[in-house]
Amino acid sequence: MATLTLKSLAIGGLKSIDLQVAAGEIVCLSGASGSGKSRLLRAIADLDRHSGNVHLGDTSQSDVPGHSWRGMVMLVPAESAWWYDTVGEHFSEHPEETLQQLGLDADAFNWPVARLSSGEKQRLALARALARKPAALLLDEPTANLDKDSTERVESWLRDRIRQQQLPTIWVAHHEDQIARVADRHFHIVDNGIEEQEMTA
Ligand SMILES: Nc1ncnc2c1ncn2[C@@H]1O[C@H](COP(=O)(O)OP(=O)(O)OP(=O)(O)O)[C@@H](O)[C@H]1O
Repeated sequence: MATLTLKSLAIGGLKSIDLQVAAGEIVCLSGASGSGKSRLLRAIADLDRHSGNVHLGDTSQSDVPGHSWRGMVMLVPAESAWWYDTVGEHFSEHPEETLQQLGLDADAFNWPVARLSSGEKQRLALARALARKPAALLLDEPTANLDKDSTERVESWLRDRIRQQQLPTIWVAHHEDQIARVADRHFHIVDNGIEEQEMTA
């Protein structure tokens, strides 16, 4: 259970971002297309060169090899990468209950990755990320490819896991209604920084 802290983080047009996300807290991040949301998540995940630092509790990003950091501070990008031919090869055990909770066919574990729809891929990428037991989550538009029912199902599944596992979470979202449903706090990218927004009830 640790806080995720961004200290003077700068990448691309974003200058000196300071932010603390508490254990189990969901911070939504919005901003115009191209304003730098995905790049900011990639910097936090130590995938792109940046200045400033990120801490998870007492652990500094700069003291940990990138792959180990990303095992703890897990990015689920808008488009996930798949390395093996079948879905099941990406999991260490069958996530039967998770598949059901996410509205996926129980047999999806045995499917070739090539047959997945974009919405199935997105839900399986979330299942895969949580199965790896991260300590913090970075979600880049995790419901972008989903219909309304699946969106609400995934929101509720994520919220439960984030609370239970006390994961500090940054969730990139475009829609105000989604932000109102899931966020504890909301920041919007303005000029070269982030500005906290009032939460609507
Ligand atoms: N590796 C890179 N080097 C330089 N510029 C980049 C790099 N990756 C992305 N950009 C640029 O940085 C800007 C921000 O990109 P980013 O993908 O973070 O936007 P975004 O806010 O996530 O947008 P969207 O809502 O459309 O997904 C864009 O102008 C993009 O072209």
